[in-house]
Amino acid sequence: MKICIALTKGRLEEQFLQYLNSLCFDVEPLINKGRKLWVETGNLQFFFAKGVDVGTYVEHGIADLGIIGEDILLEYQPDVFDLFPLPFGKCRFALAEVANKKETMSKRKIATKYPNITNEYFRSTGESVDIVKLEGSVELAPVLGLSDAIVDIVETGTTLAENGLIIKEEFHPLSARCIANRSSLKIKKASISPFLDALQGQGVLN
Ligand SMILES: Nc1ncnc2c1ncn2[C@@H]1O[C@H](COP(=O)(O)OP(=O)(O)OP(=O)(O)O)[C@@H](O)[C@H]1O
Ligand SMILES: O=P(O)(O)OC[C@H]1O[C@H](OP(=O)(O)OP(=O)(O)O)[C@H](O)[C@@H]1O
Repeated sequence: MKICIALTKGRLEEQFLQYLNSLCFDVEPLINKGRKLWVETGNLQFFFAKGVDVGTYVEHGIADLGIIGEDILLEYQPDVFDLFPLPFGKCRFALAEVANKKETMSKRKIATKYPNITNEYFRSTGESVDIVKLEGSVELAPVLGLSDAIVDIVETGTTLAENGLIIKEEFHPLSARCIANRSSLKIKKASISPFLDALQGQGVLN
């Protein structure tokens, strides 16, 4: 039986292919796909989508499995099985602001791509804030005066440092995750299990 796997395009796609390669899986057809968004190799069908859409495709059963950032899972909470972490895409959430920022008594504005996570974080601290949703380059917001601080993912800290921002708080370590459609896991168990075992380093791919 064929297995359909949704991959997050971009950074996670590269890291996932490196990981598959390290498991001796032939990644050539995936690397040489050109602009194609869909590749079939053996009994595996892969397609490439934005992270949030990977969750949607897996939830709706179009893909049996998905490779997705934990940040996206936490923010959008698709109705899928969250199976296990993968050893890449490692980062964490951070609250950051401009270095030497003066304390203010007024309600802070926080810019982020992750309004739900930010909301939850500030609910836990008890501080009431206004959240400004951005789609990327979030580090610009406090520098340009759109917000007082940001909540974003941080890996090396280079982007923050090079834009004059400092970390005030770090929370929730993150990595890429393997997710599955709830019914695929039951109906296609025999086909899916060897692939999942291999991804966890407990078997051989192909
Ligand atoms: N600096 C980083 N270090 C580690 N993992 C990261 C980093 N940035 C992003 N990620 C992970 O990779 C996933 C995809 O990020 P990527 O930057 O490729 O796409 P994106 O943020 O959706 O941007 P785009 O709009 O360009 O597709 C994120 O959801 C996150 O899980
Ligand atoms: O700590 P670092 O190693 O510098 O990595 C963190 C940066 O990586 C991500 O950005 P991305 O490249 O995905 O661009 P984006 O801001 O458009 O999401 C994230 O949003 C940070 O900006």
